[in-house]
Amino acid sequence: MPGPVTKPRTLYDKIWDDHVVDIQEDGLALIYIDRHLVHEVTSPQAFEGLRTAGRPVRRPDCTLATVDHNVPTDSRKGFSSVQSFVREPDSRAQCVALEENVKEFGLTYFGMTDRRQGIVHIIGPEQGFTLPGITCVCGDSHTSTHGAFGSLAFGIGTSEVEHVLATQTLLQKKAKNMRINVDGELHEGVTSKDVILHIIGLIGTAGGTGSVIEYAGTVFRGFSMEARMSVCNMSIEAGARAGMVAPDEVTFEYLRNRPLAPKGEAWDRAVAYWKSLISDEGAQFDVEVNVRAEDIIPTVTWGTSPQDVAPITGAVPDPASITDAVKRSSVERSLKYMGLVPNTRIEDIVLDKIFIGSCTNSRIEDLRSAAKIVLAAGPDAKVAANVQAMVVPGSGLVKQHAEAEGLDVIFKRAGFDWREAGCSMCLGMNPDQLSPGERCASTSNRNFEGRQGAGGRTHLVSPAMAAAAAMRGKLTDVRKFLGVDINSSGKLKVASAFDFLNDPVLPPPEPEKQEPSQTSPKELPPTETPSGVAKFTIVSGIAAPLHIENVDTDMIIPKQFLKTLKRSGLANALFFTLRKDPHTGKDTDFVLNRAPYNQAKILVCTGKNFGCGSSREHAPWSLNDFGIRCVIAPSFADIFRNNTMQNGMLPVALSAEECRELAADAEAGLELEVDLEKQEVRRQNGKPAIPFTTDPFRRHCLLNGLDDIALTLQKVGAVEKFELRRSELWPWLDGFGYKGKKIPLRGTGKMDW
Ligand SMILES: CC(C)[C@H](C(=O)O)[C@@H](O)C(=O)O
Ligand code: SF4
Repeated sequence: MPGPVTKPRTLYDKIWDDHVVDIQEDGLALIYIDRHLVHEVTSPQAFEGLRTAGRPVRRPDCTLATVDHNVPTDSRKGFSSVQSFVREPDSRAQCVALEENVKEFGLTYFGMTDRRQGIVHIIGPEQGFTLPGITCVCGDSHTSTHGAFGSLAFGIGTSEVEHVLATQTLLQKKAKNMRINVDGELHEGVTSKDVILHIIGLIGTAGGTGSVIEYAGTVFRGFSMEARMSVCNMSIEAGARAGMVAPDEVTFEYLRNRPLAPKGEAWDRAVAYWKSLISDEGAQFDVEVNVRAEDIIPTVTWGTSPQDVAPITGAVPDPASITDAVKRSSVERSLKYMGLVPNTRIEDIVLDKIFIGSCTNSRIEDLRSAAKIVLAAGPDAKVAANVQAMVVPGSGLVKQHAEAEGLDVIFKRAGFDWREAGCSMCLGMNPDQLSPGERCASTSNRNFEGRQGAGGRTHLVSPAMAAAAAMRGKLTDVRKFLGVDINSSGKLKVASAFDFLNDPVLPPPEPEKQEPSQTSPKELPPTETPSGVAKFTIVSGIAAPLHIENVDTDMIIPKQFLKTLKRSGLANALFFTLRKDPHTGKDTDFVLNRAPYNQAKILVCTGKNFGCGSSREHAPWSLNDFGIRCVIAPSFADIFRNNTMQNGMLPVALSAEECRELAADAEAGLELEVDLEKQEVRRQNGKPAIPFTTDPFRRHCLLNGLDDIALTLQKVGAVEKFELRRSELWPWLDGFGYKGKKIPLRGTGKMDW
C-alpha cells in the first residue's frame, strides 16, 4: 500500500516542524529554543526580571554568554579587572552586571581574559555551539548570521530573552518562505558582501519583512561558511526574520572537531540528520527572487540605509531624476547627511577612516582577503596619508589565528591599527567612534545616521574593498589591485543597484492585515493568570505625524542610551538625534518637540518598515516613557512589532493611504482614539472609523495585561515532553560543556566561570 503523501517542505518548514512544542488554533506556536547566546547590552533587564520573579535559567547548558559591544579594543596586556579596564562607567556597569549574572545563574561565559571572547555571532559558530537544524536566538538582530549553518536563527528583544532564559521556548508565528537564488559565476573581486549588498539594493530593506529567506543557487553552494555567514548576517538589513543556507559538506567540514560539535557516534547520527535538511523538490515558496551572479560587481553604499547601494563604477544618485516624492525626499535627506553632491562618481569619494571588523566581516577569511589587497599594493605600500585604518578581529581566536598566519604583520606594516576583539566601531558603544562629519569605509552592516558616531558617515563595503580604500584614501574598485580588466568584466547592468528607487523587484508590501481568528476566547488562557504587563484597551489623545520611511531603531534611540540597566528613564532619548541640535544641544523643531505633539500618545508614520534594524527593546521603552502607547504605520519590522507588544503597546498596520489620512488628521490637530477591543481607529472629523486587525492571542494578552512567561510556564508539561523527545532524537543538543576539554588560557589559566 502506498504510504501517506507528504507535502514537499522547505528547509524552514522542516526546522519549524521539528521545534513546535505546542500550537494554538490561531497558528501561534510555542517553539523550543536549542541555543541561546547572551551579551551584556540586552540581558541585564532580563536577568533582573528572573531575579524578581525568583525564576532560574531553564537550560544553562544551552546558553552561552560573552561581552562584546562595550569592550574597549585596546591591548589587554596589562588587564587586571573589568572595573579598571572598562573606563566608561555605563559600559563598565553593563560588563560587570553580566559577570555577576552569569555567576548567579550558573552560565558559561567568555570574559575579557578568555581568548574565546568575541562578538556573539563569531563565537557561536567558532565553538560549534551553532549547529544545523537548531533554533538559535540572541537579544541581537544579527543572530540571523547563524542561519548559514541551516538553522533557524533570529534576533529577539529583552523581554523575549527573559522568556527564553526562563522557559527555553518562544511564542512565534510562522513566517513566509522566501527564496533568493543567485546562479552563475561571480566576477573576480566580487565577494559575499557584494552579493548581499546587491540583493538588499534590489529588494529593499523591507523586501524580506515577515519572511525567512533561504539563499539558494550555485553561488551560495560554492561559498565557504564564512561567506555564507556574511550573507545570512545581513538578512536583517533586508528586513527578513532570518536567513538560511541548507547545510552540506562545506558546513560539516567547518564543524568537524569544533569544541562543542558532536563527536564520534553522535557526529555520524547528527550528520545523517543534517543531510535531510534541504528544501524538498516542489516545496512552495511564497516569494522567489532570481539574481544573475554576473550582474554583481563590487558594491558600496552611498546613503543612510543599507538599500542605498551603488556599483563602485557608478555615481551618487540625483534626486531630481526620482519621480516618487517620498523617495526623492529620502534621497535628498541621505545625501545631505552624507555630505554628498548628486552625480559624484563613487570612486571620487574621499575617506577619513577605514574599519575592518563587525559580525559581518571579521572572520579569518575576511582578514585574509583584506590582507591580500594590502600585499597587492606592494611590499612597502602604506595606508593613504588622509586615512586612519583599523582592523578588529571578531574574536580572540580569530586574532590568534590571524597572528599565526602573519596577517597582523601585513596590516601593521602598512599602518593599520591592529586591535582586540569586539563590536568596536560597528556601533561605537565602546570608545571606537567616528567624529562628526568623518567619513568611513566600513565592513559592518549598518550605515544609519550616527551609527558609527554622531554625525559620522558610513559607506558599507567588503573587506577587500575596505583594504583598497585604505591604500588609496578613497572608495576604490578593488579589481584595480587584482589586475582585472574592469571593462571586460562589465557588460553589467550597472544601473541595477539603483533600480529599487523606481522599479522594485518585489511587489509593494501589502498592509499587514491578519486573518480573523478561529480561536474562541474560551480556548485562550484564563485572565486570572498572574499579570505582568500594562493593559492596552483604548488609547485616545494627541497623535503626532511622521513622514519618514524605514525608521530604524538606531534613529528611535541611539546607542549611547543602550547602556542602561533599567527599562525606564528613556523619554529624553527618544529620537534623540532628531530632537537635539548636535552643536548647541538645544531642542530642534522636530515634531515631538512641538506642542501639542510633545504630549502625543499615538505616533502616525506614513513611511513603511517602521522599527527596522537593531532588536533593541529600548526603542519601545523610550516611546512608552515619552507617553506614546500606539504606533500606526503601513508596516513594521518583525522584532520591533514583538517588542512593542511585550510592553503593553500596540502597533497598528494600516494601508499607506489610511496612514496618510490619519497623519493629516494629526496635522490638523485632531485627536485619535485607538480601540483594541473593537479593533478600530476612531477619528474626530466625523469620518468613519478605520478597522484594523491584531493577532488574537496578542490582543487577548494586551487587553488583559498578561505576561507571556507566566502563561508559558503553565505549559511546562509540554516543554518537558518535548525535551525528552529531543534527547532521544537529537542527543547532541543536550548538556554541552567544556568539562575535560578546557582550552588553555592566556594569563592565569583560570576559566572565567
Ligand atoms: C545591541 C543590539 C540590540 C543591537 C542589535 O540588535 O543589532 C546591536 O548589535 C546593533 O548592531 O545595533
Ligand atoms: S552589528 Fe555590530 S554591534 Fe551589532 S552585534 Fe554585530 S558587530 Fe556587534
